Amino acid sequence: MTRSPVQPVGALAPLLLAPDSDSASAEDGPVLGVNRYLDVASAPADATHPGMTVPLAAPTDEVAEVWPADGPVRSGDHGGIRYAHSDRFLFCSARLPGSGSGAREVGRMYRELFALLARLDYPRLVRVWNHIAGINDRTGTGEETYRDFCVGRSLALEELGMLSDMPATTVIGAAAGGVELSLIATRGVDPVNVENPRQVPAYHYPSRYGRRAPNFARATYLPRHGDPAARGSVLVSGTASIIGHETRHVGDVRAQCRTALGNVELLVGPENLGRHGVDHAYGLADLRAAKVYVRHAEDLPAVREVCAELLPADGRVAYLRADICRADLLVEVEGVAT
Ligand SMILES: C=C(O[C@@H]1C=C(C(=O)O)C=C[C@H]1O)C(=O)O
Repeated sequence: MTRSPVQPVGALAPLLLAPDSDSASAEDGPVLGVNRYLDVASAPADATHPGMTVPLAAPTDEVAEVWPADGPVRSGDHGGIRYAHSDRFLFCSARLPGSGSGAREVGRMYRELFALLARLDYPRLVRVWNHIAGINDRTGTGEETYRDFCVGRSLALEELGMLSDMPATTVIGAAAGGVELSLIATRGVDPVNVENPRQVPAYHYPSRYGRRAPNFARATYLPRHGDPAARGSVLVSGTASIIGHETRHVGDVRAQCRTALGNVELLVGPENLGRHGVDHAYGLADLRAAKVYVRHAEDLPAVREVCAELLPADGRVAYLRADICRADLLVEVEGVAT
């Protein structure tokens, strides 16, 4: 395959826009993908780009997370997996219906996604999102839906030798549907998966959290293509009030929010990135396009207050209603530090 010469490009980061801004942003430049978060009562817009459309419980912000491309894109559909790719990045999305989103189907979806990444030659994953309806509900066998999802994902990744190699990820609820997934992969650079010294790597969680541990890194550092010395992007996973492997501050949403943001601060700070061989430092003030998932409507004002104090005043923050992977977690935060 011919490749254009590698040229420096800006750090990869999304924009949070109004939910119908899909085509407007395309006029501004090429787009890799759009993840759209809508009130469950809103009609899903016609999606021109790959990406998830996630129905959420009211009241929720409605936003489009637009991932601009670094150059012209080509798009396609492979057996229901939608994708768009530039020379350097591939954005894919896939969906399982509510009636077929058990461990077996999740495993099959992951295998198909990896086959596509190999075929299109984007070997390095940068970011993954999964939204699961009824994430804390029980399946027919009595297992929690999230834990069942983890089994399917883990079995597929084990075959691929990827149990501890997955990038920044979010697995969180949705108000309807089955599973919505999107991911970003790259080639030509080596993304660095980053762990948090205050948290046990998720793939080492003890079995009391499920038969198969979750597979993700706390963050992924993406160097700039063609310019590794420049500041890249830190894609921060969905981060909650977990220290070691335990939930902290059960029942106290403000303390959970502070702890989650404290985890992000430590994760992207100079010492931690330095330990991972990354010579750049970030803080909460560098967090762009943050998404804050809040389990209960009545907690929204408190969460907004804590975030307003700790997140950059000029950055757009979306507050999204969603259930979280553990029933005792009330809030989760993600974003991209640049
Ligand atoms: C909040 C946590 O995990 C959540 C679940 C994830 C997964 O299963 O891949 C990834 C990030 C979070 O959305 C955590 O374990 O700290």
